[in-house]
Amino acid sequence: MTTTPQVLVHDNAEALAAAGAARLVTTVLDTQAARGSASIALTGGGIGIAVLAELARSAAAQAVDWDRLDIFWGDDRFVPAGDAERNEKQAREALLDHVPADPRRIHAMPPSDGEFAGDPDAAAEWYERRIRGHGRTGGAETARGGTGWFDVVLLGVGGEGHVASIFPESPAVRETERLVVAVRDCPKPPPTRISLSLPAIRSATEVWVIASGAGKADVLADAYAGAPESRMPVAGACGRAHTRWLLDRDAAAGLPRSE
Ligand SMILES: O=C(O)[C@H](O)[C@@H](O)[C@H](O)[C@H](O)COP(=O)(O)O
Repeated sequence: MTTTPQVLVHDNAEALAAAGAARLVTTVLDTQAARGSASIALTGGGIGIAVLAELARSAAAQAVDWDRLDIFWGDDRFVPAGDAERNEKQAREALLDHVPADPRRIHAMPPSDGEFAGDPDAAAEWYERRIRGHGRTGGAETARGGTGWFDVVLLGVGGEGHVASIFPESPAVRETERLVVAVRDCPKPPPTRISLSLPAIRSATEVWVIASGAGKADVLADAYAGAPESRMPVAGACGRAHTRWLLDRDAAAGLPRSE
């Protein structure tokens, strides 16, 4: 990995979800206080959605100025709107339907049955324009003190090391220019998806990998030990200021102990 992550270990998945929600509220509040507005990207997956459900239950969520929060996704499944497989739908049910988020600042990835039916590439291009148009800077400007496209990108990790919908040895993991890519032939169904690229993820101030369970231990250990991102995409998911791995004990089992 280009950056050694900060590893934060929690007793179990429930404690992890609660701590992730608390950390997200605090980071959003700090960012809104410092800059006025905040921009985050959500993840699907079991523990990612559990974090959102915890956030919905948390009293602290009322302190967030939801009118000044842009909400994106790290990836979504290119299936019809309202399909239970949509990360957007799961996030709405877990969190967004329960808080006063501004619909104009909820930036869902396009579904497969709307304007971009049958054309995930056009959907990805549209989403990239949406990111570029939301009042932030990225690319070379980030290096010169710009904001980056996101304050926090949340990511799950797959048992083979994928993040968002960037799978090992796929075209997406080799993307160097585009912020958003169409993904086909995913090993994990559904096969067609839209995903942020690693350059988009790496423009974020903070990247958090949230993982629970023994099934994630080997890939996290492999990435931590220096596996290349082409084989282990999670190894390439680093933030500009912070890369944090929020784990439970089972997921952290293969990592050197830092406590
Ligand atoms: O759309 C997706 O499939 C997710 O965004 C994906 O990247 C997920 O986060 C991981 O596969 C972990 O999922 P679990 O937490 O359910 O294992």
